[in-house]
Amino acid sequence: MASLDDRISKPDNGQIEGKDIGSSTVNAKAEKEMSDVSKAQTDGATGSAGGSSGIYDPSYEVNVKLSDLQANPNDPLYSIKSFEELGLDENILKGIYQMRFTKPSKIQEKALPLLLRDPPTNMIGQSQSGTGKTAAFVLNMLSRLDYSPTMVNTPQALVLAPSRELARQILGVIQVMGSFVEGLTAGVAIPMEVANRNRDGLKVQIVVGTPGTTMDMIKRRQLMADKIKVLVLDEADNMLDQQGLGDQCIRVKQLLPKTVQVVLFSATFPNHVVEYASRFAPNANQITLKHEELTVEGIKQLYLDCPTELDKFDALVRLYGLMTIGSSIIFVRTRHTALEIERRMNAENHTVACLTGEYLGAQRDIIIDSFRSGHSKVLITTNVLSRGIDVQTVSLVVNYDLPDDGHGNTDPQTYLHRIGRTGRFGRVGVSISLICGQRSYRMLKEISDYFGVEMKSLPHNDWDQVEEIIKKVIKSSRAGSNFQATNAATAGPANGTNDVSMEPSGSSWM
Ligand SMILES: Nc1ncnc2c1ncn2[C@@H]1O[C@H](COP(=O)(O)OP(=O)(O)OP(=O)(O)O)[C@@H](O)[C@H]1O
Repeated sequence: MASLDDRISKPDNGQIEGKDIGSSTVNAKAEKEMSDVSKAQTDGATGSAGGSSGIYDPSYEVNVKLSDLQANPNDPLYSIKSFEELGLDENILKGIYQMRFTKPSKIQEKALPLLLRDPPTNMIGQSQSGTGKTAAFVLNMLSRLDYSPTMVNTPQALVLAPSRELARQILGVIQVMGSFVEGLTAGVAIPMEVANRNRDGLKVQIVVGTPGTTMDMIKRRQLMADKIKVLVLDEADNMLDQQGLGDQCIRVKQLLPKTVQVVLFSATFPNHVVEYASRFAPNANQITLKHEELTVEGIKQLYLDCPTELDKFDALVRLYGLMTIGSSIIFVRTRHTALEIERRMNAENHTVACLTGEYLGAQRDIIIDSFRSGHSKVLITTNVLSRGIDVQTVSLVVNYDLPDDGHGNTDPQTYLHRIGRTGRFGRVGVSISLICGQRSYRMLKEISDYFGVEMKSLPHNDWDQVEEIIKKVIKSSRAGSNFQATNAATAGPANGTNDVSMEPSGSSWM
């Protein structure tokens, strides 16, 4: 059988936007999304079992209480203040309670007072994956809008995100957090959104969009930008770094009032983007982290050394049972590999879903919604979903291919975002990178060195042990010591390549 890499086609950077432009206000579909997000948020917020989808298996309950994590000064979820002390409006606080947030995370506690201060100041904010950056920028927007009746149809805040899935997710958070704010309107500017085709345009107070569609809508005057006072770039390093998206973000910003408050958030701001970000958001307050501080402690990073490419696929087949205990995401480099794995997993009678940039809007929505609801539990995807997607039941992330930057260089940032789809807000999760040959081994070592993180090797020839190790990790508490994976420093790779440095990670923050 030919290896999957023989079939590699065009890399999928996930930023493909359809040509189809439209506009909408909050519609029935968005309202459904809102209730889905609300449910997902509230079901998961306490790490408790429950929910109608059946995926909230009690055995996956978070063993360490969120309150314990939030009381630990070294944890990114730690805060001294309460939400009530952050000066938020009463109706906004009700939205926070609805989401069952009890205490802010560190980024929320630090960023919000700076964001809310008048006159508005720009912000560049960095915090580990899954630590609540969305709420930080959403609460700022909700606090800054003019809700007077004459402004109900006037766009006043704009969020740009790199994928339609993330834009829809952010809209859901806005709708839940703002559900007690009278007169709030919000909508999405994403490709192929049927309701976006209204002649009237998008007449809502908060718009969440992908950069290309948003830019086109502003230019066509389907989206009036003259009263926008807050611009947020979520996953800002990715948005500003990529040639296409970067240009589009700059052009959108040029179409907004000069006084707009620019807010940039991401878990990663690699050096080469920092200066650019500072120009995009001049004189910004900055909350930044060192790259050694970026990994999330609750995510156990494992790797499996596969002697051949074929063994990588066999590993997936063997991991399938573990993947379906919670839900899982398999990341691959190209669309073609994604489709090929889907075909071969189906041939093995394994149910998997596949989402890549080649699918059109409505199809993509169905696939991600099915994954969110727990209807499908294993999702094969490309970097299109590497960032921002928050599905709290994801307990396992598989890097079928390690991420590169498209020019053959290792891409540690994308690795971090990918594994960050698990271990959200204090939960535990496992990432498994499948490596094969010197090159992928070198890539893994670069990633390990970059983050100063411990990665542990799984035995490639004893699947019972692999299963035991992964189950233990998923079920263990973060503070627990029952993590038994073989340390690669002693095990070594199956194909005789050099070992990966396995220094334990530091957990200091800010
Ligand atoms: N203060 C809080 N208390 C409890 N849960 C929270 C709190 N803030 C956020 N959350 C939850 O934490 C999860 C992760 O939040 P969010 O998606 O905003 O993370 P993020 O920092 O943007 O991550 P990423 O870098 O991956 O985009 C969400 O499910 C959110 O509902």
